[in-house]
Amino acid sequence: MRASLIQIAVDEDESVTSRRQRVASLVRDQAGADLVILPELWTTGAFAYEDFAREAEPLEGPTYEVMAKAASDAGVWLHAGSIPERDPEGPLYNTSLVFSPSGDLAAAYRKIHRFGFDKGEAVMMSAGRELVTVRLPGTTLGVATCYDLRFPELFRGLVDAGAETLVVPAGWPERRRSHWTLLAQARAVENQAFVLACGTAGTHARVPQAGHSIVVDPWGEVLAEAGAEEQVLTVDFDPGRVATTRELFPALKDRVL
Ligand SMILES: NC(=O)CCC(=O)C(=O)O
Repeated sequence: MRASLIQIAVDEDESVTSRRQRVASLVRDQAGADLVILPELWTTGAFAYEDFAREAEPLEGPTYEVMAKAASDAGVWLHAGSIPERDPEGPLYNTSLVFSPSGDLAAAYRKIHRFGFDKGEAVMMSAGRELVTVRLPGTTLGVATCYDLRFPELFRGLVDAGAETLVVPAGWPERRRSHWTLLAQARAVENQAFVLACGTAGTHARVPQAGHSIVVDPWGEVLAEAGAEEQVLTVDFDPGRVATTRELFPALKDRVL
């Protein structure tokens, strides 16, 4: 299976509309991959809290339309990262969209753990409640978003629901980059699953982004890692390694709680 993680630079000198078109073109360039992954809140930037309400869109809004078409043009499964979604009843959610190669919406995931403690996303967005998995030919994706990476119980829930490839779009800041890498490897090792974690580059709201998107195998080895700048990280991996790792080192079977 070939995955391309598009580590988008989210800077304030580019409008949301231009970035949407530019990213659609990058997705189309990935024709031939099986799965393409974008980061969290790449239209606004994950730390541009003041822009969330202004740029919020309905689920089937402009980003949905452009990304559905990009997925079908490229013929790829597309985890289109997340958007600030405005629910018809008013609240905002940090919502990830997954499209099939025909451009149909396969899943939407509303981020469960919101970042910011008593400010920012934690007060501006509502919390999702449901775990989401997506069946692809050859593997089952479990989806989580950025700060979710700090909550192992969410990932265990995804594994219990059949996930073998854990996909984590993020807007992770440079100042906590060591946590990003460590947590991605920890989630892979403890769940004996692939972790494909796609971050942003650039600087928005005065927060330099870590980049360093990373792909980790079920043994915790790093298969590929990006640098700090905008980059497409392409990796070939064998989803069958999840079953063999779980069979040869059956730690998941020893769970007590
Ligand atoms: N957008 C986020 O969820 C940021 C998370 C973060 O900065 C951290 O967990 O550290």
